[in-house]
Amino acid sequence: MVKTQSLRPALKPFPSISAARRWMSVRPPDASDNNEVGATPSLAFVGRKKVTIQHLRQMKQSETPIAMVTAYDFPTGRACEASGVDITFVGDSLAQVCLGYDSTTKLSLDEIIHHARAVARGSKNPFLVVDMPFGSYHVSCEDAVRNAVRLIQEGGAECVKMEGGEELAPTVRELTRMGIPVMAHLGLLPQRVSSLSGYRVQGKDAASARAVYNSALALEDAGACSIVLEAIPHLLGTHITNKLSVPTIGIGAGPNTNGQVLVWDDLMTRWEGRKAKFVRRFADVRKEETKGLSEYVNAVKARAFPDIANESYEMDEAEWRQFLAGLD
Ligand SMILES: Nc1nc(=O)c2c([nH]1)NC[C@@H]1CN(c3ccc(C(=O)N[C@@H](CCC(=O)O)C(=O)O)cc3)CN21
Ligand SMILES: CC(C)C(=O)C(=O)O
Ligand SMILES: [Mg+2]
Repeated sequence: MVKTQSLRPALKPFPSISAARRWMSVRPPDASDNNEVGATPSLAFVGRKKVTIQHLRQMKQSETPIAMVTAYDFPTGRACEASGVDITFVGDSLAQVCLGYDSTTKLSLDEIIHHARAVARGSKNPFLVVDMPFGSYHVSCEDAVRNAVRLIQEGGAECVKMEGGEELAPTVRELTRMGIPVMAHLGLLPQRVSSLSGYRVQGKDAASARAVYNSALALEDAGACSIVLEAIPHLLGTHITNKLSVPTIGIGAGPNTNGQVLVWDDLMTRWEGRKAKFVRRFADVRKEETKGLSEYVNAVKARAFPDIANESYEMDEAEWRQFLAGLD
């Protein structure tokens, strides 16, 4: 008899990644694993119970930290699934770290949908959040709803995220009213890099801290299911977290937010740009890639790859003679 999900309490975190993997390996795939956007049946497996907004709220209540990370393609989506990530997030940082634009404001809705679809195929059980790109929620509420619907229908999003304060409350309220979950994003707003005169820590003085706090209250009131707090003092991150009933996810907001989010390429060391203070590098992928790639190039140049014995195909000798005889 194989173990089923019910043997595991819904929200207890796995004590280790290996425990999570052991759990995964005993749960058989089921039909629901394959009904998502462009499913890949041959790769069907999932880690654990589907993460929902309700789970995220319970995690806040039980003080279970929420792990969120960006993903931009199918393999990173799969990795999120496999490592027990709670929220897989297709961020518009895609623009910079994946597509080579110099600002997230250059990213189009079509571009992020293309990537979100790929992530959704790989990441089934984590909650899937997709950033609304610059311009896709600025014109009107109607436009924001239309574009959020595209992220859900075409991109596989379960929740959309948008940058801004109280001025977004009517939009958040309308999306929420239509059953579209919204994650808000306060503090450093990369889509407003020009008006902020750069990527700067926000809420450092009493007045701007109060503005961030008031926006958090207004957005929760408007229905936001969670709020990302980026690059603000940790005292402010803690205060907002304590005052809100929805989970806060921090990136440079200190250790007391309900969860943390990092950009994949930052935590893996793939991004060559400036390292923000809030980034911790948990792996050095670039070092491995550089090493592997230069070894490959050297091996090709030295005719050391491929070898005949193990990396090439044989042909029956008689067939080969027949082939030669058949030539003119
Ligand atoms: N790779 C990457 N990681 C990110 O976190 C990220 C992106 N790209 N692109 C979109 C935005 C831009 N972000 C950034 C980029 C730089 C800093 C940064 O260097 N911050 C300074 C603050 C300096 C100050 O306020 O004085 C730092 O030292 O942390 C912060 C956020 C966050 N987002
Ligand atoms: C930095 C995170 C929160 C983000 O919005 C992104 O990666 O786009
Ligand atoms: Mg973003």
